[in-house]
Parts: sequence; structure tokens; C-alpha cells
Amino acid sequence: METGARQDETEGGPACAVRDLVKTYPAQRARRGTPAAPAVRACDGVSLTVRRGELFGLLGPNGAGKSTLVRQLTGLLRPDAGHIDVLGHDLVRHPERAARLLAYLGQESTALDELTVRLAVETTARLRGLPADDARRATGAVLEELGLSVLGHRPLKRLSGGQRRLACVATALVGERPLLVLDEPTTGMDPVARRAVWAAVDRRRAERGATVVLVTHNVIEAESVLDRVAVLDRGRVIACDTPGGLKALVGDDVRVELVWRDEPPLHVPEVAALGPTAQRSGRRWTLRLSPDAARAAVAAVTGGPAFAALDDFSLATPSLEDVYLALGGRTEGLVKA
Ligand SMILES: Nc1ncnc2c1ncn2[C@@H]1O[C@H](COP(=O)(O)OP(=O)(O)OP(=O)(O)O)[C@@H](O)[C@H]1O
Repeated sequence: METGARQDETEGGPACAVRDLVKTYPAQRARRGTPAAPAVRACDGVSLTVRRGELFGLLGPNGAGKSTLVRQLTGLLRPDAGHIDVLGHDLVRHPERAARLLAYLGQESTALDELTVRLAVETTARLRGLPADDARRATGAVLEELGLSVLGHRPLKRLSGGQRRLACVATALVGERPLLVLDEPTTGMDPVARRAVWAAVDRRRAERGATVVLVTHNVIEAESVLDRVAVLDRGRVIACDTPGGLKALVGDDVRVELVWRDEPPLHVPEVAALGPTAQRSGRRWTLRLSPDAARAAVAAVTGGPAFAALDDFSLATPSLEDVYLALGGRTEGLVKA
């Protein structure tokens, strides 16, 4: 019932609960010029719960099913089976309620391209129900917050990729929605813009208790900003925990990176011994070793005759990328910087 559901928006219960969600894109028959394509089960029995106020991440390589999942969460794509509850509302039965409950920033936003940044944001605020004066004020505030005021008069289509993405973030943030669903919001942005986005997202959580679902395949960003993360692979959740909890899965192994000036000095016995276990990428060797073995390896390459051949080295505790590999995920499509 509507009254009960409204109460649930402000009271306990998860921000978002998904159960047994399934979505298969149907097979395409071959047409002139385009080959046949088999059916793709992009969402294969996904269940997860996002708590209120959380910054919850969906991490996974290209094609893992992240966007398919969030497009169902936002009422844009109908699941074949399963349940989606957002703030007490059944979004499978009532997808039209999504617009009132959440703001969605998709991967591509061309609909607003002809508008100026200010008009795009202000129009979105009006569509979200703000009276004209409030919409103008909220627009000014969000443009200021994101450092976009100087670009307010420019049409989106005349902006750089990063600037346009930032303008789209502004449209997602205006007009206060309790749930923000952001699909790779910082793609193409410089560090200043990225920082402005994360500060603005944090402010909405701290001041308004907003919940954020963030799609990313940037493992560094995921580690630094997320409260919890679900790792997706081939339409399934293969792990879900805090970044720290996930990293504990791979024990206390240390990642050792060795960068050689030129060819690795294989005539040095310690280097030759490390060779078979090293993952090689050009001049870089990556090793996963126990803390003792890592100490011994670093001592060997920095203390003896191998040192002259060494350009750089680093030691690091496990990252989400290591977790991901340990879980059997694929690395292609995971961005590491
Ligand atoms: N409209 C569509 N029709 C057919 N297959 C699709 C469609 N959209 C996505 N797919 C397929 O579904 C799978 C999941 O795609 P999805 O876009 O959800 O992945 P993703 O994790 O968001 O990837 P990325 O990180 O590249 O954005 C992929 O195999 C993709 O090719």
C-alpha cells in the first residue's frame, strides 16, 4: 500500500534488496550484414542487499552484467524473474516509482546534449518536482559544488568528455533522491573533477543519509571509496563484503613488483629462482609471496649483483585485484589506475 511504502522510505529496512534476479537477452537471428548472436544470460540469479547510507560497489570486468543489473534496479529494464525492492517499493511490479526514489547516471547520456549545462541540470530538477525558484537555486549550488559554474552556459555537446561526464553527474545529484545509482560516474575525469565528485557524493551521504550504488571496474577507486563491494562475473555475484573483508580472503600474501632496466639478470641464482613464479609484463615482474619470502626476494635483488639491473621495485599488501584473481575472475577489463 502506498502509505505503508512511504513510511518504509524513511524507516529501517534496506535501501535496496535484490533476490534471484535473472535477465537473458534473447538470441538475434542473422540479418543482412549482421551475424546471428546467441542469447546472453547477463544476470544469472543475482541476490544482494544494500543497506541504507551505504556506498555499495558493483565491481567486475567488461560484460560481467553490472549495467544490466543496475538498469533493472532503476526500473529501465524488466527482469525475466526475481524481486527488486527499493526503499520498500516493489520495482518489478511498479517500475514507474523508480523516478521518485532514485537518480540514475547511466553510461551514456545523449538526451540532454543540445541543452546548456545549466539548463540540463535545472530541467532535471524541475522534472524531479522542484518549484522553479528552488530548481534554480539547487542548480547554482550543484554547479558550484562541482566546479562547473564557468561552463554553465555551454551546451553539453560542446564540452570535453570529462566535462560532459561532470555535467551529467550534476544532473544526477540535483533534486535530492534517497538512492543514487551511478554507473562509472568518473570515467574520463581528471583528478580534480574526480575529487569534486566524491566530495559531493559524500556530502549527500553525511548530510542527507543518501545511499549510493556505484558501478565501477576501477579497482583502485573501489578500494578507496566503497563501504562494501559485490564482485560480479558472468552475471553472478562471486563475492560480497567490505574491501578489507575481501582482501582477507587472499591471506597475508604480499605483492612484489620488480621493474628491470633491461633484461632480467637471470645469471643471478636468486633472480633465476623467482623467474618461474613471476607474472611478466614487459620489463615488469609481479610476484605474490609470503611476507618472509617477499623480504628475502627484496633483500636478494637490492643487496647483490642484481641491483644494477633493477630500475624500480615495490611491495604492496593484497588489492581487490588480487582478490578478484583468487576468486577465479578474469582480469581483462579491470582498470588498475
Ligand atoms: N542490449 C543487449 N542485447 C544483447 N546483449 C547485451 C545487451 N546489453 C548487454 N548485453 C550483453 O550482456 C552481458 C552483460 O553486459 P553489461 O553491459 O551488463 O556488462 P557490464 O558489466 O556493465 O560491462 P561494462 O563494464 O563493459 O560496461 C554482456 O555479455 C553483453 O554483451
